[in-house]
Amino acid sequence: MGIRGAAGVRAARGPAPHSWTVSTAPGGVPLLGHALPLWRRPLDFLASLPAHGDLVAIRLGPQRVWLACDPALVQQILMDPRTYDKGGPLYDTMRMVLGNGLVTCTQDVHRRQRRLAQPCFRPSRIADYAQVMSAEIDAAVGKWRPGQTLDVTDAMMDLSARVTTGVLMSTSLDPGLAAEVRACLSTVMRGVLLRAVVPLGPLYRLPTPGNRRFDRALARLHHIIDGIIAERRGSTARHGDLLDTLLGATDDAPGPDGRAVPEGLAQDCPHATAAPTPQEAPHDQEPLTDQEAHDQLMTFLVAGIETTALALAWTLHLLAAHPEEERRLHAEVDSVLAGRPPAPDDLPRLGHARRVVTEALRMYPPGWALTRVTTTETTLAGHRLAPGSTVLYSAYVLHQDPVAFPDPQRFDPDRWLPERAGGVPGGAMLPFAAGNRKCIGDHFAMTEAVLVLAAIAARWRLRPPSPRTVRPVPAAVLSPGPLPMVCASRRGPDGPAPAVPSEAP
Ligand code: HEM
Repeated sequence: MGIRGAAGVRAARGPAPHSWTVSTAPGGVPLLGHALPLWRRPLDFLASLPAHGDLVAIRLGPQRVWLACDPALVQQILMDPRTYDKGGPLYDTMRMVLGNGLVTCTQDVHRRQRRLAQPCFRPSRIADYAQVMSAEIDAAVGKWRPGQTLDVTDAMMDLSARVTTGVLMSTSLDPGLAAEVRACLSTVMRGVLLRAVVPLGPLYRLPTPGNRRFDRALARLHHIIDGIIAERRGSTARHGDLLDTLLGATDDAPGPDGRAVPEGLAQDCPHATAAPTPQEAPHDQEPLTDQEAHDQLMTFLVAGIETTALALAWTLHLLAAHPEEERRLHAEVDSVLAGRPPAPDDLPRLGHARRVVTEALRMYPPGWALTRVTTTETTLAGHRLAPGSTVLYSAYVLHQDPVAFPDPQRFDPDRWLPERAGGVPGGAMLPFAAGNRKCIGDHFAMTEAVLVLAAIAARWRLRPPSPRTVRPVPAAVLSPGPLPMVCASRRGPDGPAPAVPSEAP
């Protein structure tokens, strides 16, 4: 049974906590358990599981991983980060390779890290970054030529890398160094995934060409970041970028307990104002060390570039497949921009563009499956979990629930019109997660994505050269794989001129 059936099962059971069902996924085989379907077709396999219960055990060899299928259980996990902490092979590998930054750190040091990083993501700072974003986007999209075939996935990776490095480190990266950072990051990100999925331990220390390439790229990245931090520490010049804010981060917004409450935490998470643990308290007023700044910068590069790029690649794929939605986007963009590149001030009037990106994030959330590990004995869906149990949730699976999202396979940006979005149950839409580990870069990402989409829509119509089926490739992030598309200009002879400027809706 597919997801459609799953919702039927859930609706029939009703929401009362005593009616939770806990089961084991069907089809396991001796020794391997469910490893084969999970490896070969993870999305279909996970999407089939809500039909079997609210909490479903998946066997991977001798181990069990628990998939939380019901949004209320996922909320319980995300809102209790002390019981359900970061852990498991992906986080452990990332921590080993990239350092102990915000994405990978465990709960004992998270609060301090988040407090120190949060000023970098204040709305006022994002508004400043949007200026840098607009300039980078205009330069990149302006270089495309009519008739040119682009791999849209690659083009979005390149653009997102330019925007993110520009906002993070501005003038410290000349174009050559920025290109080197992008190339190193791509090698490192592929290597991290390989090491998490195929944990061969010491074999990764052998001097094979692949291992040497990975080691060189990682060492170079660390060296470049160290150099930039050292240069900033030794200078009094201000660049107005994220690194300036990070190095000068201070706690200046006291919360109800007299301690600063990071933006985005208080509304989401009951633990946001919890008393500090003894490990957290003594360090709270100290600024970031160079090592911490280094780890944070690496984290923002790794967490920010690929996720936003793939969200945009999916958006462009969906628009090419839905010309009516594309026409509506063009109408909005022509009306708001009248042929000029988008600027940060245009954002409030690009509501449809934002809904298009949001709907792409629903259908293809880059962070499609995330894990937590229990730190203590606990109960989930009435089932006892021992300390060290791995729980998994999939935004991809949640976002396909037909109860929360009628006709879930349909690309329907109007779901996010205010009058309809209010009907989406809490916890059903989680592209940026929730609770105190919610994405710190959500506004950053949405600002970037809407500016990129508007800049492209103002000038270009993108179409695949021939019809083909695009299937999601579930790696660390959910990718459409290569997306060749031909650029047709919307200005000049092969496309309509922008509409006469009019009042935006
Ligand atoms: C569309 C783009 C993005 C998506 C879909 C996305 C998604 C997510 C998700 C699902 C998480 C939770 C991860 C977990 O629980 O392990 C997360 C965390 C995080 N993201 Fe993003 N992200 C995006 C863009 C960005 C950007 C642009 C940045 C920074 C420049 C960023 C920085 C982070 C950081 C630092 C965390 C860890 C937060 C914490 O634990 O306190 N993300 N993101």
